[in-house]
Order: sequence, then C-alpha cells, then structure tokens
Amino acid sequence: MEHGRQVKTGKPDGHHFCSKFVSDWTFVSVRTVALEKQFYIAYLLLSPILQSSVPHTGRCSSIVRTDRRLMGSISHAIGPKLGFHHQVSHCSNGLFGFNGDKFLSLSSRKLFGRICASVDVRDERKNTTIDFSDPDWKMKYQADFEKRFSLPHITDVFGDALPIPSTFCLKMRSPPVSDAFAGGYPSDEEWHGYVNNNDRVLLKVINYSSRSSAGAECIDPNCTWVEQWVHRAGPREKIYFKPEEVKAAIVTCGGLCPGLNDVIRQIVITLEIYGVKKIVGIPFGYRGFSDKELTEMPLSRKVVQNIHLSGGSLLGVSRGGPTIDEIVDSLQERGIDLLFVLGGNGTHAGANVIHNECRKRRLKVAVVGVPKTIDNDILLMDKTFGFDTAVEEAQRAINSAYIEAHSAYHGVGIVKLMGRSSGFIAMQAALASGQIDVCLIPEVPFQLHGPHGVLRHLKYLIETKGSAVVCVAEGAGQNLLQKTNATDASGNIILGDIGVYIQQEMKKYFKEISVPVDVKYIDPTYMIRACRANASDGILCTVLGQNAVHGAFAGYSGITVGICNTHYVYLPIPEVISYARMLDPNSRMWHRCLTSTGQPDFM
Ligand SMILES: Nc1ncnc2c1ncn2[C@@H]1O[C@H](COP(=O)(O)OP(=O)(O)OP(=O)(O)O)[C@@H](O)[C@H]1O
Ligand SMILES: O=P(O)(O)OC[C@H]1O[C@](O)(CO)[C@@H](O)[C@@H]1O
Ligand SMILES: [Mg+2]
Repeated sequence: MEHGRQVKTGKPDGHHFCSKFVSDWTFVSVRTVALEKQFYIAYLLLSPILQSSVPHTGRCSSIVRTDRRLMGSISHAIGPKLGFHHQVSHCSNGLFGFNGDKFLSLSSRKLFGRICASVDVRDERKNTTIDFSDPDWKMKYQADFEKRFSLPHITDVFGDALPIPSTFCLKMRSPPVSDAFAGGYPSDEEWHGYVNNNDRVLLKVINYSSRSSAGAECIDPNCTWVEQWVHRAGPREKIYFKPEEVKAAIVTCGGLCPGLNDVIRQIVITLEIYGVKKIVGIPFGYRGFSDKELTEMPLSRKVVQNIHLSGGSLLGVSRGGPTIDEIVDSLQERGIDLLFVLGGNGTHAGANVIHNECRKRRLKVAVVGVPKTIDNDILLMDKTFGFDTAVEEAQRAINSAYIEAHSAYHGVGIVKLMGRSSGFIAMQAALASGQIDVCLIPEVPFQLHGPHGVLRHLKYLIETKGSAVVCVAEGAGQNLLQKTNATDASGNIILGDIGVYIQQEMKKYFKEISVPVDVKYIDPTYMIRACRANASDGILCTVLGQNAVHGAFAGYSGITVGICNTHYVYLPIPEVISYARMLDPNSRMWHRCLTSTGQPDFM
C-alpha cells in the first residue's frame, strides 16, 4: 500500500480538516467527453473500495477533479491520442458506467486498474488494441513505437537522392585525448564527432513498480517498463543537400517567446558553417509568405551577431495567415530548400502540413520545427525554450506582489500568469519564489466560494498570517467565467480574465464579511515573455538551433527538435502536437508545489 502526499483538505476554522497521508485513490473523477460534462464520484461512494486500501479518518471527503487533459501526462508512456479504454464489463464491481468515455483521468485509471481484472488499452490513432494476454505485446508495442517515432526523410520520396559527405566538420578541432581513444588520435576513420543515424535516446527513465506510484505512467495493468527510444539529434556524416546550392528560410510564428533571436542567430551561424550562402528570414510569421508588402530579410552571421542581446523576434511574429497552398506556392517561387519554423503547437501543425504538401508536390524541401512556447505545453520534452526565462520573470512579479501584500494591513496580492491550457509557469514560479500561498492552474479545478473555496482559505490566511499571495494561470477557472466564443486570428479561444474576476470576487467577499483587505492585482502577462532569454534558455536555444540545421542537412523533414531526459532528440511533428501538454496533478512536481504553498484542495 503506497500513500500519497500529505494534504490539508480543509481548515480547522469550522470545516473539515484532514492532515494525513491520503492515497492517490482519493482523487477520483471521470470525464464524460462526449457530453463535455464533468461529474464527480463522491468519496463515500468509493469507500467500500477505498476502505480496503486507504487508511482514512472518514472525514476527508475532498475530491480533486481531474480531466481528459491529464492524458498529456500519460502520453509519454502511451503516445498521443492513445486513450485508455477500461472495459467496465470486465470489472467485478459494476459501479461505473462510461457512456462513450474516451479517456479516463490518470487517477481514475489507477483506480480502475486496481478494480478491474483486465484492462484494455486502445491506440485511438491507429485504432489498434493492445492485447496484454499476448506474451509478445511488449515487443509489438516497442516495434510500433519505433515505427511511430521514425523520422520522415527526403529519401522516402526521392529514393535516388544521394548523400554527400558532410561539409560540417569537427575534425582536428580536438587535440589527442589519450592513446586509448580512437587509436590515439581523432582520425577520419575512427573519430569524426558525428552522430550515428542509429543512435537513440531513452524517452522514459522511471520504472514505476506500481500503478499507484506518484505520477505513474503505465501502459499495462502491471505497469511493465517498456523501452521507448527516440532519435538522437546532431550532425550526421552524410548530408542530402549541397550547401552552396540551397536557400534556407527561417520563420517565427505565434506569440513572442524569450530566445527566438538566439535560435535565429544559431540557425544562421550553423548554416554558414555548412557553407550555405542564401539565408533569408520570412517577416511576421506565416503571413510573410503571402503579404506582398512584406519582403524577405537577407540573413548572415553579421546581421544576427548580436540579436540575442534583446528579446522579441528579429523577424516579427503573427497569428493567423495564409493557407498551406499559398505558403507552399511561395516556397516554390522563392526556391526555398530548407525551412526552419519556430513556433508552438499551431505553428508546428502548420509546419507538418507544409511538409506533407511539399511531399505531395514532390518538392525536395526539408521542413524542421523548433518548439517555442513559454507555456511549456509541447508533448514529450523536458522543457521548451523561453519557459525558464518566463518563470524567472514571473518570480519578479510575485516578489512585488509579496512585498505589497506583506507591507499592507491585511494585504492580498494576486498575480496572473500566462498558461492558456497548462499551469507550468504558475507552478514553477510558485515553487521558485516560495512566496505563494495559493497557486491556481487550469488542470486543477477550484471553487472560489463556499466552505472549501479559495476565498475562505484567504480569510484563514489573513487571520493567521496577516497577508497572502495568489498566483493564477490565465487558463485556470474558466468554468467560473462567462464564455465568449471569440477566437484570435489563429483560432485560439480568447479566454476570460480570471485574475480580474478573482480580484472582484475577493473584494465583494471581504466586504460582506466585514474584514478589511487591501487587494493588489498584478498582471505581468507580456512582461514575462517580452524579454531576453536567460542563460539556461540561451544554451537551450543554441543547441536547438544547431540541431535544427543538422536535422535538415541530414535529410529529415516534418520533424522537430527537443530535449528529452537532458539529451537532444529529433521527433516527428505529429507525435508532439496531438494535444497540448498538461500538468499532471498527480505528479511529484505538483505535489511539491502543494507542499510548498500549503494550500488545501478547493473543492
Ligand atoms: N492546425 C493548423 N494547421 C495549420 N496551420 C495552423 C494550425 N494552427 C495554427 N496554424 C498557424 O500557425 C500559426 C501560429 O499558430 P498559433 O497562433 O496558434 O501559435 P502557436 O504556434 O501555437 O504558438 P503560441 O504558443 O504562441 O500559441 C498561425 O499562423 C496559424 O495560422
Ligand atoms: O496575446 P497573444 O500574443 O495572443 O499571446 C497570448 C498567449 O500566448 C501564450 O503564451 C502562448 O504562447 C498563451 O499562454 C497566451 O494566451
Ligand atoms: Mg497556440
């Protein structure tokens, strides 16, 4: 029996308080995707099961709702759109019915993993079911994984494309290391510094012994460890483009992100090292491909030398823009052979369609993405560039909120941070600052009002500590706000302002209960991304930029670059963008954040 984190599910001021180890099993919910309705399964309903596995006082009735988006957290193990179909008919206990449920939450998955004798996993993308009674299922899964993560290559379409020796040469840059190393000297034959096409990086490094281990990502009911290897990034010995003949283009799309200029700079520098003479920047995102008013920007080492010293994008960014046909027409007209696309989920979706359209038209173009999102919401990667800087900047806002709140009589600071569908920035900033009492993220629902609501907890904090600081991700608590169906030029839903709403409700609440509070609201939204990359992001951008160029010259297309378990990899675009990566409320990191803030569940 394993136990989860120590959770306060209430406060001693009148409502229930539970300061004990609560198992993961207490966090249960099911989302009926088809009906788009959230519903909760009360703890009491589960108590017959839970009593046998969880030591509880009977006073903790708090339930944390999780939802389909949590699948982001298990995606690493089972791949995009690979949903768990727990066939309830297999369960001895027929408590639950799932009308067309596509996904079960991670937590409920664990629960059912225990309840059900047999669990069926379905790969929705390929509509194949894994039969765990097959003794070879693991081998088959690994083979399928290898296939899914194989990298599209120019030779898939141009079978007769002949590679040439790479013009990117590291030879002679290193002095002899030792007699034992490569025969004593880095010779052509034995040492060249290239990455072998067959090199792989292990994607998952934790062997969870139990489905109930915190953050467990399991494929089968026994949580068997399955090797999942992805392609290692880096320069190859053979290349598929003649550097002196190619034209390379760079485009930056979506919102701004610290580090865009660092990546642009490094791509240009690396291209020049290969020997590329024609390098251009497409202005203002995909729009630059079709807007006749906008002309492409010639790029060289000289032009980009110092651009990383400032934030933003040298090329400009935009949302929305032309159709894929228009973009590919433009690629053809401009004679572009290598296209580097810097952007988030939307941009990568575009890049993948561009790659497919190029194949359809039999254009020998390598399309390589570099994931850019301060939200850190791209699947499989340790982190995306800009995220670290955004967290650092967010901390400054939190510190100001803390100083304001701490210095005022009954001061409350609220800081709203970016994070449309995932709360990574809010969580990391809360963890880093150590000044947050309440961290609200899109992945964890909360109530403002009521005995377990945020406002009641703030009252408790005012009474006990004298002040409080709340940090809220922009996508949190959207269910509390009126929905507009407005979208931006790229089709992203325009969110309601949760920060302003919390501020207003807070003022009303404290007025009603006649407790004076001094509320200060800080919205540093654009300040955390419109800035220069910090050192850590600077390094990440440099490596990603270099690897993007190596990947394109190696002949790969429809790929993106990333960092997995501290190693740099190439991944096929569809595998990283099938949905936005979400924070797993059952992950150790979120548990650590809760431990740090000391906040209870707000449901
Ligand atoms: N599904 C899609 N297929 C093709 N192109 C897309 C798709 N989604 C978005 N795009 C295009 O990609 C570009 C950027 O998209 P979007 O504005 O969503 O930013 P993003 O890349 O997701 O980055 P951010 O993290 O800042 O939101 C836009 O020009 C948009 O038209
Ligand atoms: O206001 P803009 O430029 O559309 O960008 C805002 C969005 O950008 C993001 O940071 C994604 O890059 C979202 O979290 C946020 O909603
Ligand atoms: Mg987007």
